[in-house]
Amino acid sequence: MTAAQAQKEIIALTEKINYHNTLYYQQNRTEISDYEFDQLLEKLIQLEKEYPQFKQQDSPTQRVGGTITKEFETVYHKYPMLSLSNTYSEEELADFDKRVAKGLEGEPYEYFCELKFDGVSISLTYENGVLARGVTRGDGVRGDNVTNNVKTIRNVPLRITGKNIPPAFEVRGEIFLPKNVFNQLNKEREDIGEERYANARNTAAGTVKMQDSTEVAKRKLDCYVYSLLGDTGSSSHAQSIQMLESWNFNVSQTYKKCKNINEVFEYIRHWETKRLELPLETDGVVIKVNSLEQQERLGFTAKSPRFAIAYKYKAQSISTRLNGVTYQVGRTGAVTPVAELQPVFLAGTTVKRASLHNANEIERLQLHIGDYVFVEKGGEIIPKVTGVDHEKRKSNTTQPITYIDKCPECGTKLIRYEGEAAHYCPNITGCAPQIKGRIEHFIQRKAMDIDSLGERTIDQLYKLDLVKSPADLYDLKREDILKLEGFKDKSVTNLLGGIEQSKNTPFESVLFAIGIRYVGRTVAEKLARYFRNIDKLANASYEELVQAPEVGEKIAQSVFEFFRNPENQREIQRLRKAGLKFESDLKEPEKESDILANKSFVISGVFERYEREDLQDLILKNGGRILSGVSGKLDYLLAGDNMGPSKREKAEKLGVTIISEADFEKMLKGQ
Ligand SMILES: NC(=O)c1ccc[n+]([C@@H]2O[C@H](COP(=O)([O-])OP(=O)(O)OC[C@H]3O[C@@H](n4cnc5c(N)ncnc54)[C@H](O)[C@@H]3O)[C@@H](O)[C@H]2O)c1
Ligand SMILES: [Zn+2]
Repeated sequence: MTAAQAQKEIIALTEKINYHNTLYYQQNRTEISDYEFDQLLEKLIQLEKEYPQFKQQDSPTQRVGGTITKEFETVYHKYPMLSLSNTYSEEELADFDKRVAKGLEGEPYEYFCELKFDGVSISLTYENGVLARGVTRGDGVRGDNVTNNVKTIRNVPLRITGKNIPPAFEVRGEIFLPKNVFNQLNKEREDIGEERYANARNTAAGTVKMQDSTEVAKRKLDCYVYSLLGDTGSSSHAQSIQMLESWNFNVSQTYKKCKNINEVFEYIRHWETKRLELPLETDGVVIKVNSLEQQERLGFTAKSPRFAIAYKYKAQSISTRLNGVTYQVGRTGAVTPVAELQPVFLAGTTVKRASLHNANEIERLQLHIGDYVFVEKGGEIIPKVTGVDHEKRKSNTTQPITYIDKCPECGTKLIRYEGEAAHYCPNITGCAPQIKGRIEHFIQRKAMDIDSLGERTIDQLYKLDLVKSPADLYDLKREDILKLEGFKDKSVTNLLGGIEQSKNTPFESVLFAIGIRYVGRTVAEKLARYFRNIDKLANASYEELVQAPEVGEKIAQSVFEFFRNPENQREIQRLRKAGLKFESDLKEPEKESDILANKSFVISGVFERYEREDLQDLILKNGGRILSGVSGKLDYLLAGDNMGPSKREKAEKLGVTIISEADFEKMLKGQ
């Protein structure tokens, strides 16, 4: 390589890596795998070493990849939050060990191994035993103050008690979404017709930076801590971990002190597949020199400590034959292609099927039936196809995949909505999985909660032509149910009782149950509270809908369309006749005054004396209106603690008056 070529390459790599960093840290998205990313970075590191004169000002090798945002207050870290140098090979790990030995000039040392938890790092500052601040890593020097969001994480102690607690100290840890929580979240999203989230790490990162902490609380984030900083009297990392445990911090019980690098290798091999059984995603092992005094002597580079390194596991991949593609139709009519594979053993289990997501993905991979494909088990439960083993393709035995154009269940021609990757079967009322899916959605715990009905019973009711829509459930007779396999007098009574009982379900649950696209449980509650009964909601114009608290354009459009569909209108009529609740039990806030008439509000942040919902009620009771976002039409932005600076900026720019909780109280009193 000539110098000129090297320069060109360095510039190109810098640009490329910075691009992927921005995607990863700002938008929580990825276009390439971590492995590919790390390879690019490694190449740049090597080139910069050889040609330091071409190193760019904004070189990603010199700094931590993240940034701060404008949505939160910026906080400077007391101790910088650095990255970790990483490797995928045991040889390089052995080199690391040699560097450590050399740096410590032959004196004995030990390692401490932990798993590398794949989430977002957080710095927790405790003052007098009380959690004072939770700050993201940001650019390593400064981060976002996300304390209110951190406080919703149950495993993060808000106050610690015990002996010898230092007056101030900092704890570092990783916030993550446990696998089961992540899967549940995706199930709920699929249920209401939202796209699945791609991976748990990105979702956790997005959640930590949400503006509304009540929403964060619902996401059930978790946190493991792995580092203690400050004047704690500890002399080794192991001792720090012990202290953290004694103060009831959540420490993963997967660590191990290792006497030498060979024990480290053993640890790495031990966890290679075992880690897949853990409740969260991990992507490697972090190896730290145990003695804090030795850590200090080894010191830091601009970007990472010299006393620690991350050994990353390559995602486990295997090649197997693609026997065919089948297609699944979901409740919302969305079609998902599934790869049917020659069964193969991979990382602890036999893999027979893998998700192919959608037609674009099949095209991107250029898949043929009969191909040998690489299957990978990443963090997700469902394995994925990552590519074709082109060397094994024989043109006479493989054939290109033609994506289906008709529904595999009912034969209706599939459609594609603009901007969406999935194909849909539009036959809402005549397509079996859609019908059964709607009933399953209807009876679930968070909806009508009819637990005497299950998937199998629904299937039978459907096949016997007894139930084709939720309203049919309320017409079921004893003699109908007796036709079902395994149903005797007692179980029939049970089932009928459960259906009868469901008539007491409150309006917000009914609203969720009827299955309006994008209306999840939380949105249903908001709508029920704001519109109070189904008629007001059904007759609301699009403009009125977007004005409802926290209803955006997508939801407003979907609700509007739902109620204009004659089929849906008929179904609601029938459910209403059956005696379901279509009116909120919550007392309508009694009109108190007109003091806020013609005034519009947006509520943002956290308040000292009121919950947000109380404030909403107060505004409505006194004749005011609530808008969903800051715009030129808005009169007042009611701002609590931790409102993002960007909202404030926008309001200021548009000339919206910003008021505090106290100002608002004065306003109510007419002062
Ligand atoms: N695919 C992409 O486009 C893309 C883009 C940017 C970054 N990335 C990935 O992110 C990595 C770079 O991210 P990084 O700089 O945050 O480094 P890193 O995530 O590889 O390592 C540092 C982080 O590890 C975490 N960690 C987890 N368990 C730990 C433990 N037990 N002890 C100490 N720390 C622990 C901490 O949060 C720490 O901040 C890259 O290696 C790459 O894999 C991927
Ligand atoms: Zn269909």
